[in-house]
Amino acid sequence: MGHQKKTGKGRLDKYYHLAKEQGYRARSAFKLIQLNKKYNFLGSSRVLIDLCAAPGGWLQVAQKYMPVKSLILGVDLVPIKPIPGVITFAEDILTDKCRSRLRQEMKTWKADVVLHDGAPNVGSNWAHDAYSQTELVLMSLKLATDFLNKGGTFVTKVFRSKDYNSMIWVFNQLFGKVEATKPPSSRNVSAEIFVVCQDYIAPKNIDPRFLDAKYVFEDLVLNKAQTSTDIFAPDSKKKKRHREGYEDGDLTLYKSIDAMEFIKSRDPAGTLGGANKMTFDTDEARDVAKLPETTEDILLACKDLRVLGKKDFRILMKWRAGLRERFQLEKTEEQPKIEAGDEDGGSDAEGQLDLLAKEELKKLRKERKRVNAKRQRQLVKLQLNMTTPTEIGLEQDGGHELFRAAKLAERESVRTINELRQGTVDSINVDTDLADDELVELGSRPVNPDDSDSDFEGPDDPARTRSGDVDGEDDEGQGRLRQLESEMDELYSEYVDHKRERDAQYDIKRKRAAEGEFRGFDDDEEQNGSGSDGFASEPDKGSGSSESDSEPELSEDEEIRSMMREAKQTKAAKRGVAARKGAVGGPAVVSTKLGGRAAMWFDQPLFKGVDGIDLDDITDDDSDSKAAVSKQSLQAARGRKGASKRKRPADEADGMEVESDDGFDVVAPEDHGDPNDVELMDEDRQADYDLATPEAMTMMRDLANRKTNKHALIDKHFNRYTFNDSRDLPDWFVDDEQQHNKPSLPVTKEAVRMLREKLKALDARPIKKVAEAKARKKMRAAKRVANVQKKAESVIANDDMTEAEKARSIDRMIKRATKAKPKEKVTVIVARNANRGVQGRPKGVKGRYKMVDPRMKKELRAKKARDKRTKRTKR
Ligand SMILES: C[S@@+](CC[C@H](N)C(=O)[O-])C[C@H]1O[C@@H](n2cnc3c(N)ncnc32)[C@H](O)[C@@H]1O
Repeated sequence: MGHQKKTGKGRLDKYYHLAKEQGYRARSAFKLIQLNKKYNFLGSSRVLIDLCAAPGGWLQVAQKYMPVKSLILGVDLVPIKPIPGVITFAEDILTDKCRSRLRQEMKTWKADVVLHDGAPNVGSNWAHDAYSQTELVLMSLKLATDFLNKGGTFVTKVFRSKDYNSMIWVFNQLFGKVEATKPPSSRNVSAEIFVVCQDYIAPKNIDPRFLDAKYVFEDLVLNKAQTSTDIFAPDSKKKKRHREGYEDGDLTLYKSIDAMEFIKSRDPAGTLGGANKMTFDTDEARDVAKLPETTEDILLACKDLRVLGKKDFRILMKWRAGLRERFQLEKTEEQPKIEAGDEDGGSDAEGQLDLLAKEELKKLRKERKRVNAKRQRQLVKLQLNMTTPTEIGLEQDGGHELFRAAKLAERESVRTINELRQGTVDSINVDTDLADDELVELGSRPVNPDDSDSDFEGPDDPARTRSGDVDGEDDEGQGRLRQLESEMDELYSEYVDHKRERDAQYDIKRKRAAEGEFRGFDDDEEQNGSGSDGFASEPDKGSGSSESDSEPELSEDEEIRSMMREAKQTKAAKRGVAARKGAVGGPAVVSTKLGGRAAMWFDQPLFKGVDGIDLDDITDDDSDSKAAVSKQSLQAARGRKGASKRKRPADEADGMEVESDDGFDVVAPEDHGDPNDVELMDEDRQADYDLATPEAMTMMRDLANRKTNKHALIDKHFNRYTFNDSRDLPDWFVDDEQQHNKPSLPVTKEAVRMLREKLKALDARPIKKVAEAKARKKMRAAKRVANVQKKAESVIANDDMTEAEKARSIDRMIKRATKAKPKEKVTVIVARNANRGVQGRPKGVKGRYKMVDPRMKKELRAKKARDKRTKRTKR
C-alpha cells in the first residue's frame, strides 16, 4: 500500500478517527461496512477471499459481520498482522503462486464473496498507475471466476478511467447484477468507486478475451508504451490532457486552476472543462480579481466550473478575451513571430521597428484606458438614473467595445508591422504619422456640429473614429461578432464534451439542476440532502394512530406530548413566578403585614373575595380567638356528622381540652389565650380543621367580619347541651340524641353559597382512582420516552450507520413508542365444572384472565356480617 502521509488537509477525517476509536486498522474498513449495509453480502456468506487485504481493515469487518467459523482468507503483497479467525499470507495476486496458494487454502470450498481493494503503489506517472490498477482489477476478477460460487459476490475498487465502461461491460457478462457505488466514507476527491457484482453466473466456459487486458484495455496498453518514453523526456512533448481522468502527477479528480492559467491558456475551453474551480490566489490573479471587469457574476461562476451554463461560459470567455487584451497577451504571443519575420529585414530598421511597435502599443493602451473610463462613467450615470441605456448606446455598443478595441489594436498593429516588414525607414515615418493621425482622430477629434443629431457626441465616440468608414466598419464589426459568437458556441460545446467525459452522470445532473432539484455533485451534499429528507422532515406525529383513536381519554402519544407541554409550561411558570417574586419582593402581599401564622390563616381561599376584612387590622393578638373559632368550627362540622368523640374522664381531670357531646370544645382557661394553639396542631390535624359545614362557615364569617368575638362566641355556646353526660347511656340512645337533640346554629345564605362553591370545585377534581390511573399512564409514557431516548442515543453513537439510516431508525422507534396499544382483554373464567379448583392457567385460555368463584361474593358478604355480629357481642 502506498504510504501516504496523513498530514494533508482532510486526510485525518472523521473516518480516520472513527477507525482509530473502533480498533480498525484502516479507515477503509468503513467503506466495506457501508457497502455491506447497502448490499448485505457478508451476513449470509461463509467463505470470503480478500485480495489486496493489508493492513487488514476489510478482514476485520468481514470477521465481525460474517457468521462465526466462516473461512476468511486475506492476501497481500505485504504481510498482514494476524487477525483471529482469519488466514492471511503474503503473495502477489498477479502470480500463479498466489492462485495455487489460494487453492490450497480453499481445498474443495468455493467462495461466497471475493473482495478486491487493491491499489498499486501510486507513483508520479498516472497512466502507469491506472494500468496497474486495471490490471489488478482484471486479475482479481480472474481469481474471482476461479473461486466464486454460483450466485456469489465480487466487490472491487476501480478508478474512473476511460476503461471504466469496458470493465463494467465485462462484469456484466459474468454477473447478474452489477452496480457501481461510492460509499460515503470514500473521499470525494478520490477517483475511486466500488463496483459490486452480485449473482455470479458461473459460466462453464469464459471467453478468455473477457479477462485479457490486451483485449479489454487495448488503448491503455498503447498509452503505456507512450508514457514509457515520456519518462525519459518528460518535457519533450506537449503535455497531453488525459481524458481518462487524471493529469500526470495529479491523482485527484478535484482540480482548481488559477485565473491566470485560464487567461493565459491557449485552450480556454479545455482548461475550464478540466477544472472544478478557478481561484485568484497568485498575486497576478488577485490584481485581476480587483479589476472592474471581474464582476460578481464572474467570481461566482469561478467557484464551481462544473455547473457553468452557456451564459456563464460566455461571460467567462469574454472576460478572458478582455483581460488578454488588457495584458497584451495576444501581442506578446505574436511578438516572436514578428521578431522572426524581422530577421529578414535590415538590422538598422530593427531598433526603430521595436521603438515604433512600443509607441504604438503605448498609444493603444492609452486609448483603451480612455474608452474604458468613458464606459465606466456611463454606467455610473445609468445607475444614478441620469441616463438610459439607449442614450449611451450600451446595447449597441457597450458589450462589444472591448472587442472593438481589441480588433482595432490588432488591425492597426498588424497593418503597421506588415508595412514595416516591406518598407523603408521613410515609409515607417509616413506610416507612423498615419497611425498618429488616426490615433489623434480616436482620442481628440473635436465635436463635429454636423453630427449633432447623433446619439454619440464628442471625441469619445468610438463610432466616429473614422468618419468615412463607419458603415463599412459596422458591417465588419457585425461579421466579426458573429464569428466570435460561433467560435464561442464551438468552445462551449467543447467544454461540455469535456465535462461529459469527466463525469458519466453529467447529463443527469444538469437535468436535475434545470429542474431545480439539483443536489450537488458531491456525496457530501447528497448526504446533506438525504439528511434533510430524513431527520429534518420530522415524522408527522400528529397523524399517528392517536388521531384515529376514538377514546375520549388522552391516547398515549398525546400523553407524551402533553407531558412535554406540561414540562415546558411548568418551566415557564417557574420562570414567571421567579420573575414575579423578583418584582414584588415576596411570595404573598399579606405576609408582609401579618405574622406567619396569621398570614397562613388569612391565606385560606375562604377569605378570598370576602369584603370588609381589613387584614391590617387583624393582629396576632386575635390569634387565640382564631384558634378557638377553628376548633369550634371543626366541632360544628363533626357535630353535623354526628361523629362525636368522647374523651376519657381522665383527660378532663387533667384540664385538657374536652370535646363535649354537643359538639363544642370546652377550652381550658389557661389555654384560651395561648396563641400557640394553632401551632400545636400537627399537619394531619390541621387538615381536619376545614370549614366543612354552613354553620362553621357562618361562624367564621361573623368572626372575620367582627360581628362577634371569641368571648361572645364561647358564652353563646354554654347552653343546656354543654354538660350532657352520656357515659352510662346506651349506644342507641346516644346515637339518636346526637341526631336530634343538639343546638341549632345560625346559618347564613352567603355561607351556604360559599360552601357549595367549594364543594363544586372539589367535585370537579378527578376522583382518586382516576387520578391514579392517569398518573400511571403518564408514568408509563415517561418510561417509554426515556427508553426511546436511550435507544436513540445508542443509534446515534452507532458509527456503522449512515445519518439517513439513523434518522429512519429513530423515526421508527418514535412511531412504535407512540403507537397506542390495544387494551388487552381480560377473560373472566368462572371456577366451576372443569375449572373448579384449577391451579394456574386453565386449559385453552390465552392472554389475560381472571378466575372467579361463583360463591365468592356471597361468602364474602356472609363473612362481613359475621364479623360485625361478633364485634357487637364483644362490646
Ligand atoms: C488500499 S490497500 C487495501 C486496504 C485494505 N482493504 C484494508 O482495508 O486494510 C491496497 C493494498 O493493495 C496491495 N497490493 C497492491 N498490489 C498488489 C498485488 N499485486 N498483490 C497483492 N496486493 C497488492 C497493497 O500492498 C495494499 O496493501
